[in-house]
Amino acid sequence: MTARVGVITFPGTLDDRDTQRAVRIAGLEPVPLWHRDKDLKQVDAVVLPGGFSYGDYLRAGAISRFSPVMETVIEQARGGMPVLGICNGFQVLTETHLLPGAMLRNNHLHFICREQKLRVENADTAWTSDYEAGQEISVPLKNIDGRYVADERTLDELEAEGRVAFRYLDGNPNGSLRDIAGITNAAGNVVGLMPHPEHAVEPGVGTGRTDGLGFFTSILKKLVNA
Ligand SMILES: NC(=O)CC[C@H](N)C(=O)O
Repeated sequence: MTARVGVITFPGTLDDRDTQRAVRIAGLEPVPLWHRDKDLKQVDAVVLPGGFSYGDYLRAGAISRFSPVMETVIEQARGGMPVLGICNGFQVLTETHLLPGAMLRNNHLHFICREQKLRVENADTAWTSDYEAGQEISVPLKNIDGRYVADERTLDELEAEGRVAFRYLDGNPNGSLRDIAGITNAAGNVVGLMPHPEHAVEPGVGTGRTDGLGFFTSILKKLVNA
C-alpha cells in the first residue's frame, strides 16, 4: 500500500494535473480534491498546486484562503499533516498564515517564465529529505507575484531557525528579500516555494532535468518507508 497525496483544484488552478503526475511518478497515489471538499478523503499529505485560484482576484491566494477545503487543510496542517504549496499554493499558504510573510508583485512588474537555479538550504523538512543541504537544483519559475517579503524580525527568525528552505541562485528573479525562494514552518511539515518542482520530474520533458522529483520521493519516504 502506498500513501495518498491530495492535490487540490481551485477554480483557476493550472498545475494540478502535472502535480498529480509527479505524485504518481514518485510512486504515490494522487487523490484529486476540489475546493468545495471539506472532507480530505483520508489523504496522508496535500499539495496546493500553482495557477490562478479564483482568478487571483483581490490578491493571489486571498480568496482561496476562505475555501471549504482550506478549512480542513489548515486544521490538519496544524496537527502535523505534510502540506506543500507550489507558487500559487505558496501564496495561499502565506494568506492562510500557515507560513509567515507575503507575496508581492515582482519588482520589475513582469510575469517571468524561465529555468531557475535554487539552493536547497534545509533538507530536514517532510518535502526535502531526499536532497542534501546545500544542493543546487534547477526547476521552472513562472509567476508575477513572486516577491517574498516579511518584516526584519520574521526574516531573522526564519534564518536563525533554518526555515529558509530554498534560496535563488545566479540572480534574484523578483526582488524577494534575502533571495528567499521558499520557506518551511517550524515543524517542517508545511513547505512553500515559488518555483515549480512538479514540472521537472521526467527526462525528455522541458529541459529534461528531473531535479524536482526529490520533493515527491521525500514525501514517499516519509509516508511509506518511514
Ligand atoms: N504559476 C503560478 O502558480 C502563478 C502564480 C500566481 N498566480 C502569479 O502569477 O504570481
